[in-house]
Amino acid sequence: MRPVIGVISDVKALGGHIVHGVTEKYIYAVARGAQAMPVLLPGTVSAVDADMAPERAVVEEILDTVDALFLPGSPSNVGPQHYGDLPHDPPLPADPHRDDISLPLIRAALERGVPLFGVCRGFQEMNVALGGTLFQKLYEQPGRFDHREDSGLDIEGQYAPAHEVMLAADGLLASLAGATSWRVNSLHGQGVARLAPDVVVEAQAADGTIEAFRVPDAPGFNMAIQWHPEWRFWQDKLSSGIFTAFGAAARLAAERRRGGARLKATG
Ligand SMILES: N[C@@H](CCC(=O)NCCCC(=O)O)C(=O)O
Repeated sequence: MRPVIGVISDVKALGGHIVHGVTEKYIYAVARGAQAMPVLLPGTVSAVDADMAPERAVVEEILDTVDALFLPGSPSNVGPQHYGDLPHDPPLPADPHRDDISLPLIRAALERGVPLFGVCRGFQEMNVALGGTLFQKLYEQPGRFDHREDSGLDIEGQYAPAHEVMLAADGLLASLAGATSWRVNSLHGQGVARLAPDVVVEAQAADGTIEAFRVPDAPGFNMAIQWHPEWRFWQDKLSSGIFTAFGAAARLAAERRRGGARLKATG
């Protein structure tokens, strides 16, 4: 049986309705790259979750249901109030219903040792959930590259490798890549300003932008990556290695959970 990986949904308006959803490339990478069963997790639904509070109860319910958690990228941004800032540009897209579930979920997953993997917005959420801050417009920071995609290119061009990252020599990514540098794609307007405490950098761009980190003291697999390894993951050794490692951690967690459940049932 495949492990169950919960995938956090975006919450957005579509055709006059509110929709909770995930872009298919992430579902595909979880199913094929991590060899797991993706289960989409909704953001908060005000009318339902108001009755469910406290928020911790919802989060614990989710973690009782899944073997691992995946936080996909999204055009929306983490609400700046979560890192003590005001919105510099209110029209930038937000998704408070995703923030409300993902931020407490990240902290609880790390505490419980539930394998956790965040990409792009998910990477930024992990930094904020753990006490870090973001630049709301990284491209306006002196000395930083513009890490946004070229919107004049077709989708293949937008997700093509855009710059190099240096991988920490003793890190997990370097061991998966078998190298200490890698070319990665880049599609983000925001970026880490202050890195959360107690995390270790796994990858950094030449302009100093943090591109990947992990929480070394958390009991389970965890990884936060600013670029998009889900994109054509099967064509890239590092991308496929990351999803394989995440899937292996989810499988181990599933065996422990189901073994524990069997023991409880027979004991
Ligand atoms: N809005 C944030 C997050 C960037 C991000 O997750 N982009 C993904 C876009 C679409 C996708 O591939 O899922 C930022 O701009 O920094």
